[in-house]
Amino acid sequence: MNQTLLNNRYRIIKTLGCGGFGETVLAEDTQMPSGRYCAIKQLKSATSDPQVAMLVRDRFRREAAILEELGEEHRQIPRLYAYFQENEQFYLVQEWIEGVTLSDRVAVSGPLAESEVCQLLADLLRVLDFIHSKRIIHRDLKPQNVIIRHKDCKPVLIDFGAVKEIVATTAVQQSGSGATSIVVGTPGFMPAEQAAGRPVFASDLYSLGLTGIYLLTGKTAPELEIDPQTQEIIWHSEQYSISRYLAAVLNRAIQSYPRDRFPTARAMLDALETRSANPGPTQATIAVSAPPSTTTPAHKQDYKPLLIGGAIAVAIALGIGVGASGIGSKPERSQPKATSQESAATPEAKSPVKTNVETLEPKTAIRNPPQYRREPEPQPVRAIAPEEAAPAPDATAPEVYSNPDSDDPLQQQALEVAIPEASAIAPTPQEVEHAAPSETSELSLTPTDPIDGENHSRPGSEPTENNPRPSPEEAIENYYSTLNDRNYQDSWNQLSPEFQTEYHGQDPQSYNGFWEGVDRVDIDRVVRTEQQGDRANVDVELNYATPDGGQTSEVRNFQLIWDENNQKWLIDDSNLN
Ligand SMILES: Nc1ncnc2c1ncn2[C@@H]1O[C@H](COP(=O)(O)OP(=O)(O)OP(=O)(O)O)[C@@H](O)[C@H]1O
Repeated sequence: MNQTLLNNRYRIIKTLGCGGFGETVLAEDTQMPSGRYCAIKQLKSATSDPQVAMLVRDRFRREAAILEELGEEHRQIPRLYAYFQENEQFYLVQEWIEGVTLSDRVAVSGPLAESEVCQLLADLLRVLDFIHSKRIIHRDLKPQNVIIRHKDCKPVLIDFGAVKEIVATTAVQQSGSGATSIVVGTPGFMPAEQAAGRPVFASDLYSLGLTGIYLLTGKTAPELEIDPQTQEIIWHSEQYSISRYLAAVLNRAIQSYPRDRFPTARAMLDALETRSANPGPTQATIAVSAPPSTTTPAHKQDYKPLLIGGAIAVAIALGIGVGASGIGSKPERSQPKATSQESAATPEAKSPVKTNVETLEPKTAIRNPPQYRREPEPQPVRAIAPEEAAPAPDATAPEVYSNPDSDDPLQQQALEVAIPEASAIAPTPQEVEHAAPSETSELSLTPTDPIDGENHSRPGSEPTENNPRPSPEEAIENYYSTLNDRNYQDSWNQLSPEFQTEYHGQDPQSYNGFWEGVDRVDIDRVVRTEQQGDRANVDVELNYATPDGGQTSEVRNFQLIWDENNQKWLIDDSNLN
């Protein structure tokens, strides 16, 4: 940006920063009486194709509208004053936040006090709660993207990646890489699912958790120790005199699997606030403990197969940035308001993995869907839908659009990586081993056909003389069906004793209490990922409806254990084993 008057209106005062997508400048608005300052972000997009240019413009407008809505409604998000296009470049004119970024603050003053960090985390969780309620995932939360505003010392969240994605998507189309989603994010602050192009709301919680640890320790994830056994990040909170409670909250936020983190920003906030009200360790344990995870940690720089929709999505955690659309369906749909206790104590309430519309694997058709299954409502897509993109052939490798080499992790730019279709990436033998369990199937959810009432054959489920068992899928269906019928005693009896103890202290009342806060649960799909003898594993896509009209989805992984005495499957949490 070298003109002194941008769009014949904005006088450039100085450059604030240069990113992979362009420059950000501080400018004076010459058409406002106050000559107010604004931050103008340039998004470079050079294209000679008029059709592509039109597409980019449309998307840019749409995304600007979303940013406008966010900034209008929340004071800790910069207002969008205007957007324009000039000389084939796009510009966003935003409220200038006078203050200091969290990264600069730590660089100057060193790690922050725990009380201040708690306050900042709580403030940021409220911002995340707000943007998540709009079905938007930030995808690039990190210390450089939070400015502590001078006038009120409040943290302001900047740099929403959605608009950058427009430009990158277009670049991908033009390069013909065949990418299906664009990854936006920053190494060291981004979880693996985001690196796989499948960010969920809890991805922002992961980034916030690592931001919190950075504020307390001055260290980013790559600078922290890794447990050689579990590959989890160890940050020795006692070394920094961090209370066990806050450490537990942060540790849960940075769990590798989204389902092991807090289910929502609100739940994490509840946990933080519970601490202020009840500093006792017992309360702390209840509110924040997550089931031990046996999964590969997010920060581990390798490939990680995820079984989603029967397809292998290869998480590309190459130590480079990530993210995808993150903007999804109906804004009025809200998360269920689970309390931290509920969410921690009840695995069914964990991790509303509402995969954004753009990156969701197409759902495979379910044979004989259960009669109670609700038809999915049409979802207005607020993000840049990949199908809008001109199809490009031959995806072979991730394409890195920006990878500024920097020794300082905090100076690393957000990276944009095009994720090729999963099928185009040959899985390693290790991935195949993980992703191809001994028996993998996606099956009908109903034991009997709703039309003719017959029990149609299904792999592994036919009741024969030698195999009188119901299938694990049927057990899952039956479990949720009894829950929807409010037959809690029956559903309680379908849980393993370990499950009952771990999540409800063997107290059916706690279980009943939780489910009374849920209107109904619909199973969108059950995928059996493994079965060996008396044990089976299933991935279940669930959709919860709450009495206030809210809905949320998640993918749960259950282990089922055959109870020979009672001739039934018992549902267990796979994380307990
Ligand atoms: N609304 C704003 N008010 C004040 N400063 C801002 C604002 N937006 C961005 N900045 C500052 O401008 C600089 C550039 O930030 P910006 O997020 O736009 O780009 P970047 O992070 O360098 O690159 P990229 O967009 O590729 O991630 C940073 O120092 C940031 O703190």
